[in-house]
Amino acid sequence: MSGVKLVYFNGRGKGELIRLTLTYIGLEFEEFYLTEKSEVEKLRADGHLLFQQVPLLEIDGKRIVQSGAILRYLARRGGIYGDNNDESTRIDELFEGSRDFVGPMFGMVFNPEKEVLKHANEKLLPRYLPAFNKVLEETGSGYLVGKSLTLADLGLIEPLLLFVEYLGDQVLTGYPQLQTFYKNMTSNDKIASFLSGPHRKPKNDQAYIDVVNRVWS
Ligand SMILES: N[C@@H](CCC(=O)N[C@@H](CS)C(=O)NCC(=O)O)C(=O)O
Repeated sequence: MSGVKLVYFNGRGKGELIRLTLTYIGLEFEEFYLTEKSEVEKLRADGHLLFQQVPLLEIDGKRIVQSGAILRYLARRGGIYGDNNDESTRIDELFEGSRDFVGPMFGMVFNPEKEVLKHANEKLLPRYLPAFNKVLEETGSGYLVGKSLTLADLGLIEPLLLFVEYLGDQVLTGYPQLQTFYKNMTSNDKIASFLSGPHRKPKNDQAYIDVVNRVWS
């Protein structure tokens, strides 16, 4: 065991892309699932949660909070954060776009599915699918930045997986670059192993919702 530990819930939320990135860069990790309020209170009392929030990644004797900071740390460590400042900045732009694309879905975890999908269909999909498709068309490499996979690509596959899961792969109809991207990313060995492995969490299941309610109430 590498000693890498992710503290979060047994659900997707802000933990899922960290899990995918850890797997992609080849770092074995264990997970600590919060289930009780007392566990969060203890982490807070011990001063481990700078802003009183999770996810928290423990790695090489460090404790890192803020999902964006964790992901950039892992991306730099795994060599998937661009070769220079311009590339890293472009990765940031696209990565942040991917967070805006998927973020509202996390926030709506307690809403009825019908409402969530209405928001996705009216607001999220029309804005982000054409934009990401265009970027892929421009690079022509199959990746969002440069000629190899970066954090931006991992960021984008998360909402695509979610929306295909909710709405079927016809959600990508009319976006040929995204269709190819989806196919290539999901057949990538490391991503496929994550998707079929123990760290992949189910779509907003009731157990997760119950725990979040209990811990944050
Ligand atoms: N900006 C933070 C937000 C983290 C966040 O909102 N975490 C939630 C769980 S998903 C939390 O800890 N909420 C408790 C609180 O804010 O008091 C990040 O991206 O890590």
